[in-house]
Amino acid sequence: MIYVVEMDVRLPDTWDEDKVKSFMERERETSQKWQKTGKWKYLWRVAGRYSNISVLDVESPDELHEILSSLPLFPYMDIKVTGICRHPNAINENLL
Ligand SMILES: O=C(O)CC1=CCC(=O)O1
Repeated sequence: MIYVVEMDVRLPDTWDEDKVKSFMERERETSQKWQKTGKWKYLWRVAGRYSNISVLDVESPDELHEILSSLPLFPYMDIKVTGICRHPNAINENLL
């Protein structure tokens, strides 16, 4: 199952520089771990916003939730999930 996931990051104003840095490092480690499994296919920054658009190919909604909720920033993101499937008129089958 393929999901497009948009994550809008909302860091608390009260966090100091060290705390932000620590979260960002752990976020990178965790998301790169999942990207290396091949399940997290794309990770793109949304231009001009502290947001990303990701594409994940997972077995189930439970697995998607496992991945997203493992991110250190999970409690600090608004996350929108959209399940997608092939369009019958698409001519390119090789994007993923
Ligand atoms: O978009 C961000 O910076 C938050 C994030 C999610 C996965 C990741 O590596 O960073």
